[in-house]
Amino acid sequence: MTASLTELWSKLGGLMLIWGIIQQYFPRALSKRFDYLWRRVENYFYPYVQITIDEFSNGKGNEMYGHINSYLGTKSIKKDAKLLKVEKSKNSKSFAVSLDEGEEINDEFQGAKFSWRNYSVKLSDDFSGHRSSRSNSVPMEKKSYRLTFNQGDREIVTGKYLNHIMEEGKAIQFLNRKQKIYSNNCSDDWYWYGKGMWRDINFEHPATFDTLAMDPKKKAEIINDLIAFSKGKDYYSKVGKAWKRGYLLYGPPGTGKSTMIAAIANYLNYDIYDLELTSVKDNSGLKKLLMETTSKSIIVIEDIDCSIDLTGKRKKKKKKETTSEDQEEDSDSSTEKEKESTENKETGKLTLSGLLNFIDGIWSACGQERIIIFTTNHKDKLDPALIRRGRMDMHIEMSYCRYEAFKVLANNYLNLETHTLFQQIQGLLEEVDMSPCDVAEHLILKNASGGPQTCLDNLIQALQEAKKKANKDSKESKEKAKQNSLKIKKFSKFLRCFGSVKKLLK
Ligand SMILES: Nc1ncnc2c1ncn2[C@@H]1O[C@H](COP(=O)(O)OP(=O)(O)OP(=O)(O)O)[C@@H](O)[C@H]1O
Ligand SMILES: [Mg+2]
Repeated sequence: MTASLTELWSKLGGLMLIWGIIQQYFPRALSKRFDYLWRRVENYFYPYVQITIDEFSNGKGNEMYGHINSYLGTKSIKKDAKLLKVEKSKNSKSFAVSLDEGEEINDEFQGAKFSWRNYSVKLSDDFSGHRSSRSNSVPMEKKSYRLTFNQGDREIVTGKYLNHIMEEGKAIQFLNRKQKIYSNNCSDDWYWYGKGMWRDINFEHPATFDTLAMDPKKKAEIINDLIAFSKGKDYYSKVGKAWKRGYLLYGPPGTGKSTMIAAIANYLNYDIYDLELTSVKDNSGLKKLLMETTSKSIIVIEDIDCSIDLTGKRKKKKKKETTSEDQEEDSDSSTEKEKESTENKETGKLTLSGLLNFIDGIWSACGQERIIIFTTNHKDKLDPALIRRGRMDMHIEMSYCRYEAFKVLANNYLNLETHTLFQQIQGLLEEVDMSPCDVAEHLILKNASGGPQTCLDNLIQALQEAKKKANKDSKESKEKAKQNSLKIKKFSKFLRCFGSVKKLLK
C-alpha cells in the first residue's frame, strides 16, 4: 500500500514537472488556448455554478438569508418538498414553513432552472464553546442555503433572480408579521430611556372596510385611492414625488374617524404611529420622531385642532390683511414661517412651520410608502396651509348615519340584511342626525331576552325622541331669532326717535 502511494506521488510529481516545462517553453497563446479548452471540457461534464448564502456574514445576521428562507418556505408548500420545518415567532401572525436540513427544492424564473439546498455545518466545540459562553446555547451550527444553476444563467441570477427573491421574501415576511401601534406619549417613564422615542404594542383592532358604516360610493373611492397608492411605487418615482399620501378625516364625534384609521391599517397591513403633538417639545423633537418611523406605516394625529395652537397667530394676522385670498396665502405663509422660525429659536416650541415640514418638508421623504392622517371635529378651525392638497390629498367627511350606513351596522350587529322596520328607520334617518356610534349602541344585543326586533324598536324610539328634540330646538331657536330681531327693531326705532329729539333741541 505504502509502496503504491509513493509510486503515485512520484508519477504526479513527474506530471507537474512536465506541465511546468510545457508552460515555460510553450508559447503563451498556446498555453492560454489549452486553458480555455480544459475549461470547456470541464463545463461540458459539470456546467453548473454554485452560490452559498450563509445565515451570518461577518458576525452579523445576513438579511438575504431570512428572505430566502421565507421565499423557499412558501414555495415548498406548493412544490413537493418532503422535509419541512415549521416555526412561530413572537412577532409573526402565523407559523412560517421552511426547508429542513438537507432538503432540496427546484425553482424556475424566466425560463432558467434553479436548485436550492438547505444545509448546516456543526461548528467545532472550541468555536461553539467560545460563542455559547454568552448565550449558553449548545453546539452552534452554521446554516446556509446553496443555489445551483447553469452557468449560462449567471446574468439572470445576479441581475434579476436574487432581487426577485429578496422582494418576494420581504413581502411574505411583511404579511406574516404582527402589526404594531406606536405611541410617543410615554417620555416620563424612567425605563423609557434608551428604547427610542416610540413605544409599541401589537395592533389588534378588528375594524375593516366591510364593517365600516358609510356611503358605499365614498367607501369604494377611498379603497381605490389606497390601492393606487400602495401600488404606486413606480408612478411616484416617475413623477418625482415622495411616496406618501395625506388624508384628512373630519366630522362630528362618533362618526367613525378612528375606526376608519383602523380599517385602513388593516387593509394595507401597515403599522400605526399615533403621534401625540402635546408631548412633542419642539420642532427638532418632531423631526426626531419622524426619523424613527418606518416605511409602510400610517402616522396619525388625532383631533389636530385640539392638539396644539397652530392657528392663533395666523387668524390675528388675517384681520389686518386686505389683499386677495391667494396673495394672502403666499405672503402669509412665508412671513409667518420667518416669524415662527425666530420665535422657535427663542422659545424652542413646536410651530406650524415645524408641522408643515414634518408633513412635506425634505425630511418627510426619509421613509417610503407612508400615509399621514389628521382627524378633526372642526375642519374650519384648521389653518388652510395645513390641509391644502398635496399635504392632505384627500378630505374625507365622516357624516351622520344615513340608511346605507345603517344597513351595514344592522348586518354587523344583528346579522340582518332586511326587516319590516327598515323602511320606518330609513325615513327617520333622513330627518334626524344621529352618529353611527349612537345607532350602533342601540343595535348591540345587550341581554339574552331581547332579540333584533327589540333593538330596532329601541332605535326607532331613540330616533323619534331625537326628532322631537330637534323640532323643539329649532322652534326655540326660531323664537329666539324672532325676539332678537324685535329687540333690534325696537332699539333702532329708539335711536331714530333719539336722533329727531336731538335735532329739535338744536
Ligand atoms: N362609521 C362607522 N362604522 C362602524 N362603526 C362606527 C362608525 N362610526 C362609529 N362607529 C362605532 O362607534 C365607536 C366610536 O367611533 P369612532 O371612535 O371611530 O368615532 P370618531 O369619529 O373617531 O369620534 P371622535 O371624533 O369622538 O374621536 C366605534 O368604536 C365604532 O364601534
Ligand atoms: Mg376618534
